[in-house]
Amino acid sequence: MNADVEGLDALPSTHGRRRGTPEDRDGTDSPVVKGRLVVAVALLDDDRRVLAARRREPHPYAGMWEFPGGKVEPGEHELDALVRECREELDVEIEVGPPLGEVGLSSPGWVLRVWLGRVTRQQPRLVEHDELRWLGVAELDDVRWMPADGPLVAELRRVLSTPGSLF
Ligand SMILES: Nc1nc2c([nH]c(=O)n2[C@H]2C[C@H](O)[C@@H](COP(=O)(O)OP(=O)(O)OP(=O)(O)O)O2)c(=O)[nH]1
Repeated sequence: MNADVEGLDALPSTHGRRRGTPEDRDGTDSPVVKGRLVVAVALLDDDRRVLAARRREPHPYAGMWEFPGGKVEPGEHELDALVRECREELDVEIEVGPPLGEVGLSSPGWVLRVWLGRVTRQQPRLVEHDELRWLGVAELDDVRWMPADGPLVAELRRVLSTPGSLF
């Protein structure tokens, strides 16, 4: 994790119907050429709680909470990057569900794209973060999210508050 992308300047969230499972990719999952995409996942458990992870670095972000994820590498598919980041950061395997939305980051051209997902193997463990919490919908405001994440958390609140299946 490093500081060369800053959160802020949120764009409207875009919760949609596209499924992000590797078996169900569409044309938007193209390899990233310029490496300006950050992907992350709102991992949900069976009690409709979401996994929040507290950053331990770098200084401006240390102590803030985020959705697990990271930068897509040049030439890498975004969902491959998401799976890779979850392995690296949490030591878990995940299933990716529908998109939650995306926001612009303050570094020009950088975008943070977030999906719903769930853990399919292992319990998340601390590797790169210093704390993990499963938050229910009533607890979403209990942590200090990264500044850019506001619209994504708001959309997540809406999604979790709407009865019915999330995937
Ligand atoms: N994963 C994640 N990143 C976020 C969120 N909100 C937000 O502003 N960001 C920003 C912070 C960073 O500028 C950027 C992610 O970069 P990072 O440094 O964590 O990426 P990385 O894991 O690939 O780290 P590195 O290999 O570059 O060291 O996106 C979020 O909810 N999750």
